[in-house]
Amino acid sequence: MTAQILNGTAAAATIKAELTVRVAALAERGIVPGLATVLVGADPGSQWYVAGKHRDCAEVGIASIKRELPESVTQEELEAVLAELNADPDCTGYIVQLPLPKHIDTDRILECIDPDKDADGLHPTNLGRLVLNANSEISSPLPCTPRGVIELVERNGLSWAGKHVVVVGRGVTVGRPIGPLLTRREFNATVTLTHTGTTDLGAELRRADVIVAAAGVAGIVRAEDVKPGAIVLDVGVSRTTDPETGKSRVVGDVDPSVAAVAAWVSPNPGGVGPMTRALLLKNVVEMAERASA
Ligand SMILES: Nc1nc2c(c(=O)[nH]1)N[C@@H](CN(C=O)c1ccc(C(=O)N[C@@H](CCC(=O)O)C(=O)O)cc1)CN2
Repeated sequence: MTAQILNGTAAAATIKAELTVRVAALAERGIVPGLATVLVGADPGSQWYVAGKHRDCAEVGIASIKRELPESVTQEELEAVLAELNADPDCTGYIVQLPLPKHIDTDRILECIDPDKDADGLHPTNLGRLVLNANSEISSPLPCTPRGVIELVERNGLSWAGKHVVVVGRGVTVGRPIGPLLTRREFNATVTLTHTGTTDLGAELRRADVIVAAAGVAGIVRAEDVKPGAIVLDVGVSRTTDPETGKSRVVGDVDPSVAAVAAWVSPNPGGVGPMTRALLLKNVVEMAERASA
């Protein structure tokens, strides 16, 4: 058996086409959504992700604003930039690219974002709304990667209802928020959150109908720990240098041998990454629609 592919590049293209129509409808009412990005430092990965966000905005008709700050920026200087964006009417939503340099207090930065402009859904108010809102439809921005994981599965005709989902990784962008989201009544999954400190990770994984691997540990999900027929989503990103070419490449959390056991796998690259980008755009469009309702 070889697993079927959860193709994030294709699903993201469909979402962008849908959003282009919604952005055009807003434009007819004189509303242009505007996404700002705040990039600190010169990490090549972060630069690449941010450049992709601006390309995506242009593709669907969202305006975009770039704020780039040196690695040496102080907490106060960075907070002042966020205050400017909070007050800027052309910026309807923004993100602060993570990770931030070690001398910056990331939690405090996330708290400085106006919750109504929080395109990543990572402000404590929006994470709180995610926890509180167990019954109703989406009414506040949600973290992009968990949303991307959910849509990738659903757009392939699969359902979350009744599934036992084992999440690996406890980071703020994926592992921590995905449980409260998937246990909403509309998805009805049962979720176990594991991490690198879990005593017997293999035993937890073998009970999973769906694995969401977001630990950032290359190959942490091995074929022998996957139930035959499971759905496996690879969110983890580690970089390795190819010894032959000397080029850097992305390695996921899921060992390639898992494809022989699972029913569905998301590739990495080409799976959840493009969905993260597409769902950021969806958050921006939804925020503009809500603000103008
Ligand atoms: N403020 C945020 N920071 C970070 C987030 C986030 O959601 N908000 N997530 C990641 C980075 N990220 C978006 O910001 C992101 C990561 C990966 C991809 C992607 O499309 N990856 C490609 C492969 C790219 C490669 O080869 O390097 C893929 O999976 O096909 C998009 C966005 C951390 N920071």
